[in-house]
Amino acid sequence: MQKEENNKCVIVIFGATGDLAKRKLFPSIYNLYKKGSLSENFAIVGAARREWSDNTFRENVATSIQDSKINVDADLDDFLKHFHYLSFDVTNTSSYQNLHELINELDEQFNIPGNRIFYMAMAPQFFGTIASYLKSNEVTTTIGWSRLIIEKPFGHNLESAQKLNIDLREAFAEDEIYRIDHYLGKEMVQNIEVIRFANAIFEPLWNNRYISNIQVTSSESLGVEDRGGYYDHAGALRDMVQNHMLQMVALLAMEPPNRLTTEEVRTEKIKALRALRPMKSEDVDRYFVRGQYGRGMVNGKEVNGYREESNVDPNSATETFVAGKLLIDNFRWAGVPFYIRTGKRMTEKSTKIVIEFKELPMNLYYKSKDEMHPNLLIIHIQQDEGLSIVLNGKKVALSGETTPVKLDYCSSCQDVLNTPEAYEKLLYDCILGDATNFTHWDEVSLSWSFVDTISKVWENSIPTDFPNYEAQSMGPKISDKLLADDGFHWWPISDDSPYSILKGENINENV
Ligand SMILES: NC(=O)C1=CN([C@@H]2O[C@H](COP(=O)(O)OP(=O)(O)OC[C@H]3O[C@@H](n4cnc5c(N)ncnc54)[C@H](OP(=O)(O)O)[C@@H]3O)[C@@H](O)[C@H]2O)C=CC1
Ligand SMILES: O=C1O[C@H](COP(=O)(O)O)[C@@H](O)[C@H](O)[C@H]1O
Repeated sequence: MQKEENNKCVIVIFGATGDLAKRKLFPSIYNLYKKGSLSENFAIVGAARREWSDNTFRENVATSIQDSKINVDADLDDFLKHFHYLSFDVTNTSSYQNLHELINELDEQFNIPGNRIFYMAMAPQFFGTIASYLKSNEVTTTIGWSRLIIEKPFGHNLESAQKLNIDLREAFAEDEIYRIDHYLGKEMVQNIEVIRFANAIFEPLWNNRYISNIQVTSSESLGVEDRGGYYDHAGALRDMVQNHMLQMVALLAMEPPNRLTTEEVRTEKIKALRALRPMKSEDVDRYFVRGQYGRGMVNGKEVNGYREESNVDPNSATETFVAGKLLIDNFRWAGVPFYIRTGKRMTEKSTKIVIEFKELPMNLYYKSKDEMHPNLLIIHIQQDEGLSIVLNGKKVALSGETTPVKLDYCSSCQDVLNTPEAYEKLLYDCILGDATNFTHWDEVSLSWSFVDTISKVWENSIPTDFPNYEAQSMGPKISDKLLADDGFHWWPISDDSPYSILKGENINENV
C-alpha cells in the first residue's frame, strides 16, 4: 500500500529537449512503465526553452524510445499520454507560476497525491537559480513529498560545490536532494557490497593482511566527441575521478554497514573517504600521472588528437587520462595501495576492478618452472558484467607444475534482457525515496577536497609533453611506473579475450 502511494508522482524534467533526457531518461521511464514499476498515476512535465507543443514533445519522446535498444510495445501511446510540455525560461517568475498550475492540474487529472520530483537535466549554472525560483513560487510546497535529482557536475571544485549546495539547501533539505552518480546505478557496482559482505570466502580476507593492492580501471575508447566545450574546463580528474572513481574506491574500502539503510551505508562510505590520505602538493607528481591523447589509428582510420577536437583549445593542457595511487589510512587498509586509472581514447571501453591477493608465506611449488600466480578477484563492471577468480591449479601433466585457473561468472549473460540501465534503477530509487545509491553532500565535499589539491598543482604546472599518449593505447607509459615502483603492474582489462589476464605476454602490457 505504502509503495503504491509512493510511486504516484509528477516528474518535472528541466532540460527535456536535451541529450540526457533523450538518450537516458525517456527510455528509462518507459522501461519502468513497461515493468509496472510506475503506476498509472504519474505524469511527466518536460521543460525547456523551445516552443514545443505537447504533441511535438510526445513525438520526440517516442523517437528517443524507438532509437534506444528497448522493445517497444503497443502501449507506447498510452504511455505518451502522461507527457506534457512547458516552454520555460529559468529566470522568469511566470514560468514557475505556469509550472505550478500545470502540476496542480496533473495532480488532479492523474490522481497524484502531491508528490514531485524535479530533475535538473540542464547545464549546472542553472541549478541554484531553478531551486530558488521553485521555492519562492511555492512549487516545492506540497502535501506530498518533493525531491530534487541533480546531475553532475556538482561544482567545479570544493568552493563552487559548497556554494551550489547552500543554494540548493535553501529550497530542499539534504534528505530531499538526490545527487546522481550513474556509476552507483550500475549492476556490478551495486554488487560490490554483496560480493564483499555476503561471502565468507572474501569477507575475512578483505584487508591488508591478505590483499596486496587494488586496481580500478575505467577506460573509454571514444574521444571527447561533441562535449569539448564542457570537458576542456573539466578534464578527467573532475569528470571521472572526483565522482565515479572515488565512489568505487569508497565501496571497496568501506567497513560493513550495521544495516542496509541509506544512512548506515553512506556513513561507512563517508568514513572511508575521510580515511583517504590527503595529497600534499609536493607529492602530487609522485602519486598522480596525467595524460592527453594525441592522434592514433582506430579501426584503420586516423582519429584526431584531443587538441584538434571541436570546442577544444588547440593548446589545451586539459588531461584526458589520470592514473593515481591512493592510500587509506585506517587499520584495514594501511599499506595497501589503491591504484586508479581512467581515460578517453584508450584501447577499449572497459571498467574493471582487480583485487590482487598477497603471496602465501611459503611457496611449495616455487622450484617448479613457473612461479605461482597471485590470486585475483576481478569484478567486471562493464562491458561484460560479472566476476572472475584466478586461482592456481596443477597442470594436466606428470610434472606437478602449477598453472593459473580462471573461474568466470557472467551475470549479464544470465539475464541479458532484464539488466536495467543505471538511470532506470536510480530514478526508481528516487521515486521510492531510497537515497542509498546517491551521493551525500559529505561524500561530494570530501571528494572535492581530495581532488582540489591535485588540480591546483596541475593548473600551476603546464605539462610540456602533451599529447603524451596515442589514441587507442593504454595511456602514457609513465602510469606503469606508479605500480612498478611498488613491485606491481596493471592487470590487463580486455573484455575480448577473457583469458588474456592469464597470459604472460599480456601481463606488463605497457612496461
Ligand atoms: N548527456 C549526457 O550523457 C550527460 C549529461 N550530464 C549532465 O546533464 C545535464 C544536461 O546535459 P545534456 O542533456 O547533455 O545537455 P544539452 O545541452 O543537450 O541540453 C540542455 C537542455 O537545457 C535546456 N536549456 C538550456 N538553456 C535553457 C534556459 N535558459 N532555460 C530553459 N531551458 C534551457 C535545453 O533546451 P532548449 O535549448 O530548448 O532550451 C536542453 O533541453 C548537464 O548538467 C550535464 O553535465 C551528466 C552525465 C551525462
Ligand atoms: O560521467 C561520465 O561518464 C561517462 C562514462 O560513463 P559510462 O557509464 O559510459 O562508463 C564519461 O564518458 C563522461 O565523460 C563522464 O562525464
